[in-house]
Order: sequence, then structure tokens, then C-alpha cells
Amino acid sequence: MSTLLITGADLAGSGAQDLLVEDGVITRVGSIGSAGGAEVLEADGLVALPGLVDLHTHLREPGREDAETIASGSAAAAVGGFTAVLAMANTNPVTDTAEAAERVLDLGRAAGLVDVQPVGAVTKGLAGEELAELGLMHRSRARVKVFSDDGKCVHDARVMRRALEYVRAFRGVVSQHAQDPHLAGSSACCHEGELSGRLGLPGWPGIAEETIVARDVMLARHTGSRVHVAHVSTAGSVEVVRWAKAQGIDVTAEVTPHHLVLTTDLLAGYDPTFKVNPPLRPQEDVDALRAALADGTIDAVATDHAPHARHDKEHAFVDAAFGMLGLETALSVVSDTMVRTGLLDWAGVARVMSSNPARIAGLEGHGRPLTVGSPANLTLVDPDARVTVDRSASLSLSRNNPWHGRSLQGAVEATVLRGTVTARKGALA
Ligand SMILES: NC(=O)N[C@@H](CC(=O)O)C(=O)O
Ligand SMILES: [Zn+2]
Ligand SMILES: [Zn+2]
Repeated sequence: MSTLLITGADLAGSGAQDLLVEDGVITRVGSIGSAGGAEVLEADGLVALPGLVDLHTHLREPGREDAETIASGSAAAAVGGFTAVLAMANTNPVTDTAEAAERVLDLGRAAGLVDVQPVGAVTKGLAGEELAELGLMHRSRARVKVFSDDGKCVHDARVMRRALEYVRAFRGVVSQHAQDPHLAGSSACCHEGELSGRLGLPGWPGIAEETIVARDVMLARHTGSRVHVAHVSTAGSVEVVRWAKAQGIDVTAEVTPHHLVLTTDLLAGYDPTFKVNPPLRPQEDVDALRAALADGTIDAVATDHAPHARHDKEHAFVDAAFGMLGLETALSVVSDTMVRTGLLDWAGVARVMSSNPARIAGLEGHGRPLTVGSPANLTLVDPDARVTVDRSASLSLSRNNPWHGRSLQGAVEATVLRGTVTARKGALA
């Protein structure tokens, strides 16, 4: 029997306790003192959160193993405090069959650092036309419950309606990349406004997101099904989600760490590191997103970790790939932005980074309170540590890190997956 004793951890901010973990399960909580033969993790001054769950990660395998692999992305996730990640379907080939989903699951298990749960594509090849094998993916060993064409919007309302009807049968969910392709085409790359005009960059207006969010919540109401809005980026989308929840519509939403902090004016230097989809927005949107995360309108923080190889990212701004790294910095960004400022307490962080995402994805065994009988998936955080982000220290294979050089308060100290320490102080254990 393997035994782990965690001493003096503050359980999501509710007071110091010891935790005894036997064979991957929490068996005692309280004042334990010592346990003969147990591996000991001293956690005085640290906050213990249920293991972080990321609803939105791009792991790039199969197809772009030069940018990330399931193993390298899992390592970055573990170091970032995650015990489960949902791997987006926009790989090559696309995760649009049961076999493809099972392969991602198996590669995740082989890496063994986090639970890698495949997201299934909504449409074959992400082409937006024919529904993928949603039922077969759900009934496969991968038990797919979250479907997304992320990277692309399911823009045909009829296809979206059919997808929602289909997943309703097994309480699945469609995670939508909300971008009307006519209002914001594939070259749109800068928040539409005075700055996009001045920089001469194709504008990506907030309304291109908001009209899709509004349509989708109405489709969710009509079908009695469940929709999740990926990477919400504007105050207008927040308003729609708030309204829809008040009507009892089954909608959830996520925000990325970068949209909680970074603003469109960073594009003035044409640095492609800051090119992302949806684009960075003005401060008013950032403020609305923070407020919505604090009041529960936005359910979850999701990284949208989007690694890209140098030869795809280091181009003129308009030609560079969209996306930025996020797994290793997410907790520090949320701590610095939401906790240090008093917008969320640690129980709130546990909600938006663990229990809510686990519930949305239907991941049993994750996001559970740290009580007797729960699987020992947890993250220890030093709330006072100051970190300066260094992109070269990353375990990701890519270096498109928008946080490089920033100082943030709050850092992951250790990650535990079913009783096994997977990472400590920025390195694999
Ligand atoms: N977020 C991004 O800018 N890029 C993502 C796709 C996506 O999330 O839309 C990617 O796969 O690179
Ligand atoms: Zn997207
Ligand atoms: Zn994405």
C-alpha cells in the first residue's frame, strides 16, 4: 500500500489540516501528525485545492508533434497544477472517430501525468457540414462527452441544432468557438476598433462572437440541450450568458487567463506572441470578464493552451498562427488577477479551476472536495510566492508565451494525481 501524508495544508482557504492518502484515496483529514512509513509532503503555509481541470487544451498530437505532444503537454499541465485536461479535437487527423478518441486517451494514460480526456469534433474534419460520430465516440472507451470544432465555429445553425439534439441523449455538451465567419473571417486578427484601423490589421469585432453566443443559447433552449461557450472575450457575450442563465437555459462559459489580463494595445508592437483567437480586447471587456468570473456568470477558467512551433509563429503578424501557451502559468495568473485583488477567494479558485470544469466535462474523480473518500487529486499552491515567468523554463515544446518576464503572485508548489506526486516546484517529480 502506498501512503502519502500531506501536513498543514490550508484546504481551499478553510484552515490548516493534515491529509492522509492511501492507495490514491483520501482516508483521513484532520490532525494526524505522523504516519509511519508514509511519504511526507510538508504543506505549511500552502493552500490545497482539488486538482485543476482544464476544459480547453491543445496538445497537437497527432499531427504537430513538433509543437507539442501528449507527453510534453501533460508535463506542462502537471507542473501547472492540473490533474485533468480536455484535449481539443483540431489535430491532424481530427479527433472525429471513436478510434481517434481512444488513441488520445491511451497516449494520455501512457504519459501518466494527468488524465487526458479527448474532446470529440462536432463535424467530420471540422468542416462544419456533416456531424462526426458523436454517439460512437461517446460509447467508446474514451466516453467522450464534450464536443467541439474549436479553432472553427459551428456556424451553420442547422448543424448546431442537430449536434445539440444528438448530445442531449447522453447529457453531452457542445463547446462552441463563437466566431461568425462572415463578421470575422479567417484573416481577422485584431479587435476591431481605432487600433485595428491604425495598425492596418483586419478587424475582429466583438459582435462576431456575441451573435453566435446569442443564437446558441436560443438553440440550447429550443433543444433542451447544453451548450458551453469557449473562451468568452467580450462584455456583450457576458451579458447574453447572464441573461440566458437567468432564463434557466443550460449554458456554461469559460474565460482564458489571457483575456482576464492582456489587452488589445499589446498588438501595437506587431509581436505575434499576442496573436490569439479570439483577439485580446480593450480594458472594458477585461473588467467585465473579471466581474463575470467573480459573480459566477462565467463558470470556469480554461487555458486554451495553444502551442505553436517557431516557424508557424515567427512571421509578419497577419501570417502568424493564432494562439498562446497557458498551462504552466494559469494558476499564477488567476491568483495574481483574481485573488490578490480580492475578486475571488481560494474556494472560488477551486470552483472555477476545478469543480466547475469537472462538472461541465462530466469528469468523475476530479473537482471533488478534499474530504475522506475522494480520489487524491490535488494541487498545493503557495499564495505568497512571487514568480517571474521565463519562457525558456517551460516543459512545453513551444515558446509562444505571452507572460514572459512578468512577475505574478501565487505559484503551484506540487501536484498530486491519485496519491502520486507528479510535479514539484516547476519540475516533474
Ligand atoms: N486560440 C487560438 O488562438 N488558437 C487555437 C484554436 C482556438 O482555440 O480557436 C489553436 O488551435 O491554435
Ligand atoms: Zn477557439
Ligand atoms: Zn482552443
